[in-house]
Amino acid sequence: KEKVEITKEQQALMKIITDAYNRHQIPQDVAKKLLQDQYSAEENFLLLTEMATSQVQVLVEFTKNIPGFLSLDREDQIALLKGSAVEAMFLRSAQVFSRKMPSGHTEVLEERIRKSGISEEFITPMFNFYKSIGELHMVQEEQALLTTVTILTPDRPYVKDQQAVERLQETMLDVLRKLCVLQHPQEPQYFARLLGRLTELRTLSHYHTEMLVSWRMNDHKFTPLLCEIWDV
Ligand SMILES: O=C(NC1CCCCC1)[C@H]([C@@H]1CCCCO1)n1c(-c2ccc(Cl)cc2)nc2cc(F)c(Cl)cc21
Repeated sequence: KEKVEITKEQQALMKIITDAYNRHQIPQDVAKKLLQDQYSAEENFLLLTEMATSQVQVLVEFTKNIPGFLSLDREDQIALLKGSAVEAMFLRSAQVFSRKMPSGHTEVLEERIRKSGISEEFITPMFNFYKSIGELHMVQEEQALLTTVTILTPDRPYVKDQQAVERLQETMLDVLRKLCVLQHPQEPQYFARLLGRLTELRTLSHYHTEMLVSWRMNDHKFTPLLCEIWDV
């Protein structure tokens, strides 16, 4: 049985990424807001667009801390951000939803989101994804690395130097693989399960435009940044 060992460099890389990931979280806690009050579909939509807008800004700051990201071609940096923003938003939403909460809170949160204005047809796939992320009980380093791996997806539209992105992604995947083996020794398949969630994430993200335009209200308003990032 080969001894898995995280090198000093990989340890340093993981610390940089995890610290940046924890530093760059959206300011106010959307879960707390949703647990406090019930909102109308319009208020929920506004809350989502505000949260998503600030999360994109936070994502840009986070990527600046990914070693090697700023050395990529600048247009490729934009292509990677644009290509991963929706997935990063759903991944973050799943992580927020899966956080340990006082008993009963998760049920209230789920109910509020079910009734927030999202069309029925998207509720099940969305919560299936959130629950499958929750079942993984990821440590924060795994969450940070998984988001980083998602951002560094070489086959996003308009990426010119895919090899450069692939090299960076492989560096992160190697650390994540070792971390999974060390964190979940009883589950040799854990790393594979984790990557399988990225496939589920990509599928869910295909629905996001429909999810937004079918929000149960008229006149959906988006911020200029979201118009840039979302196909709306
Ligand atoms: O604001 C949200 N998520 C932010 C986005 C930036 C990162 C932090 C989390 C939304 C909420 C949904 C209800 C109405 C208010 O917005 N949201 C979504 C969601 C996201 C996209 C679509 Cl199209 C539909 C729903 N899933 C969530 C899971 C959760 F646990 C919580 Cl607390 C909120 C969640």
